[in-house]
Amino acid sequence: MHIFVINSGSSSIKYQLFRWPQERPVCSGLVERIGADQATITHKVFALDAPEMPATEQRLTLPLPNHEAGLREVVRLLTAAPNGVIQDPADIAVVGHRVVHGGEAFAATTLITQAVKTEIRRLFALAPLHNPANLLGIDVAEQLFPQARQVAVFDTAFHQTLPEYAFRYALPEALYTEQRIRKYGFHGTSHQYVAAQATAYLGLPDARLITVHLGNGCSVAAVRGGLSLDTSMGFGPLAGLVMGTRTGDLDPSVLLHLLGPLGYSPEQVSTLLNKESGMLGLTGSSDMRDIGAALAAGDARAQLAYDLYAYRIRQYIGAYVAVLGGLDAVVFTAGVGENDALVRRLACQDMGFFGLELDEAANQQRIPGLREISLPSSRAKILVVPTNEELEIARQCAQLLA
Ligand SMILES: Nc1ncnc2c1ncn2[C@@H]1O[C@H](COP(=O)(O)OP(=O)(O)O)[C@@H](O)[C@H]1O
Ligand SMILES: CC(=O)OP(=O)(O)O
Ligand SMILES: [Mg+2]
Repeated sequence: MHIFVINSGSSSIKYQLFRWPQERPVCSGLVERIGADQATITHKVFALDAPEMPATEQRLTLPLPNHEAGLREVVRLLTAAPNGVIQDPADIAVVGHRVVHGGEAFAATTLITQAVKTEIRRLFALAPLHNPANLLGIDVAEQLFPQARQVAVFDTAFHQTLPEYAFRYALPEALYTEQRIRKYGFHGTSHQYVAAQATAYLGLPDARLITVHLGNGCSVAAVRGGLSLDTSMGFGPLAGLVMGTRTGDLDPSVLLHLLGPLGYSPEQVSTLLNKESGMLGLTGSSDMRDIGAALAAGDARAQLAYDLYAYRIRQYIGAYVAVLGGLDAVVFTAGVGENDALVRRLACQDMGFFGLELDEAANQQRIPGLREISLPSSRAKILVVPTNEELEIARQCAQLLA
């Protein structure tokens, strides 16, 4: 059978089609810059006997006003000659959706029903960049694949193992018991996947890992024996690390000052913190490739932004060594974590105290797949592990339906 996985982001859609139970990627792709003048679709098709490297890659540039237009174009690519991979959308038995916020209602992968969609909608306010796009992806997929079973895999689910003293805030109890205000944590599918890869690589079932997911959104998790013990994002995906457009940790007094003396509305504060801050607010761009280029050209704002971004990562590594009571490896993953050697160098700087020693030559190499970038003398390893949220989502769909 075929499982199709959709990871709808705020302005992008990642997708992957798998042949199951072989776990074979049939095709994968990325729709970027949805809503901009010209969107792009990169569509890769894999050969049956060589799933490591795409056999063909197509790149399309076209206007895509919204997610629906994007997904319709993807379905056209799936079936269109000469590189079509399925005869008919009905060949897809299961569609797995990444859903960012599952609240406390969803601690596990869930078959999507009307009631599940209502709950995902109820959580819009807590993940305004994500849940609306995720629900849109579900609505469009229900239309395009009416015979398929639709399954939700929640970013929050992996972090449901946090102990209560880690997930509770020091607020009056009723705000937790009645309003469910607590830390949820996000990027769980990615943290779970790379932690499993690293644990297998190290051959340590009880490995103490700090997984550092650096994409547009960024988060750190403390993982021991495959269980999440703490993570840097909280009630919504705003807390913790500095991100592309989000602040990360911020003293709540700043919010009070914005809402009070400075006269911001709640909507303006939300836009400020979610969409106008982070690396974008510091430098004018949210894309690390642009900021890296500006830094190379001697831009002082880019230097400060890199320093601030890496400093926050170092603070969390220190904190999570304490949470784990030691450290076997730090794992870098996602767009920035897998590709930006300077971020990794700055994040691992002066960490000898924690037994972390970076091998700068290995750090600079661009090799696909899991790789070790620490020196042989390093007590804890530093790993780069490419994430594959789509494969993890497909596995969880298959487990649910088995
Ligand atoms: N070669 C690269 N060097 C530095 N940063 C990169 C590189 N490739 C991608 N990135 C960065 O990765 C980020 C996006 O990561 P990704 O994991 O795809 O995010 P998301 O899934 O949240 O959309 C962007 O900030 C982008 O600049
Ligand atoms: C939860 C989150 O921040 O996701 P993303 O990194 O895809 O924006
Ligand atoms: Mg991502």
